[in-house]
Amino acid sequence: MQPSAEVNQRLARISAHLCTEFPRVGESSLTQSNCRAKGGAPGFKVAVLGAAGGIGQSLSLLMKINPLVSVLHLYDVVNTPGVTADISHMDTGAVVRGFLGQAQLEHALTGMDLVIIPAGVPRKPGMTRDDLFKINAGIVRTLCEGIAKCCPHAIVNLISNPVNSTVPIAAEVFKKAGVYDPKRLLGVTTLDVVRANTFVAEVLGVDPREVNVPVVGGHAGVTILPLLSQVKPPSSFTAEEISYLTDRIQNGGTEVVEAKAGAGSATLSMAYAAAKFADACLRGLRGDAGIVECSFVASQVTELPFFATRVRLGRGGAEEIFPLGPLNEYERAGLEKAKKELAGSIDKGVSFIRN
Ligand SMILES: NC(=O)c1ccc[n+]([C@@H]2O[C@H](COP(=O)([O-])OP(=O)(O)OC[C@H]3O[C@@H](n4cnc5c(N)ncnc54)[C@H](O)[C@@H]3O)[C@@H](O)[C@H]2O)c1
Ligand SMILES: O=C(O)C[C@H](O)C(=O)O
Repeated sequence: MQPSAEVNQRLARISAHLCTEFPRVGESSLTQSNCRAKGGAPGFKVAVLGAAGGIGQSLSLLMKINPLVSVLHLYDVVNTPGVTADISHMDTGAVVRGFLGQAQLEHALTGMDLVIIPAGVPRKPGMTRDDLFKINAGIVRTLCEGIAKCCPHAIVNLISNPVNSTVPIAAEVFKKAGVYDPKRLLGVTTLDVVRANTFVAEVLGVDPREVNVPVVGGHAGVTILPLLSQVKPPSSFTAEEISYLTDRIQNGGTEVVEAKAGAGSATLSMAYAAAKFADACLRGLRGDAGIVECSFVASQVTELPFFATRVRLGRGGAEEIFPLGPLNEYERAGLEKAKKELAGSIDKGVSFIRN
């Protein structure tokens, strides 16, 4: 039975109120609402791709309360109507719009300043992040093709694992489309820093907010390289503490995967970390000075084409990439191991698009 014109009008009014872009009853094709960013403070337009997932929902909530965000687009292949309706009731400045399914990807991306990607499958116990490559590589490719077409100048924060391969995949997609700007593609490794700060603070018996640990390399196992010799404030550790901390930081993700026992990987701490990193990117876009975070980016710090180090975020993205600084013997050995594994993961990502 076809719905009455009255029913469709009512749904259109609700849809405009929620600023969502879902099909009306009886409509097979999807229409774009012309909803205005009413009352929204001036700010940046941010899209979350994978917004209905474990990370996506909490991250969307955190972006909704970020005063730098004026428009928030929530995209997923499932469940965005509910998540969007829910988040849109929060009385903060950002106007929220939802987008459901591949047919609405382009609407979700058009005009965005920052695109955050937590789309893809998470690990279960016994899996490595590389085991996710088969599924997540294709998801990241499709989403990045959309970005290349609809918002080629956006800053991209890539969370989907394996980050050591998905960032090279994204770079190749953007190169193929002729829109690659290495400064604008950032792999999110903030959770490694967040964990390192927490675990180091526990050992030192201080507030984690006072600690800053640079974590370089990549985002998987031995490629996660905490530089404990460069902790701020300057601190010294015993050999046992260094070994314990390095192991715990490198295996923090697995610790959560095992504790969740099949129900996924880190979502809440990751949403916090992603929101922290996104906020830093937005402050950089605004032109704030001295915004420095670790990120997995195109880099000449080592012989590898991508590497995570401290970067300075500015209007153009990762505007300056800082060198590793002085490493001790333990860290130099860790760096060699990290580079060996990283090289294979980067090649795998590049070959996925080139071959
Ligand atoms: N970089 C990091 O530090 C870090 C930390 C934690 C998790 N992760 C990774 O983030 C990813 C997501 O984790 P999660 O726990 O949120 O998983 P999840 O399964 O809870 O959510 C993933 C979401 O992605 C959506 N999705 C799947 N295919 C999509 C597509 N083609 N387009 C848009 N959305 C799509 C799903 O519908 C789902 O809602 C995983 O790959 C995980 O390994 C990375
Ligand atoms: O460990 C995982 O699979 C998810 C994420 O990369 C993490 O570090 O928590």
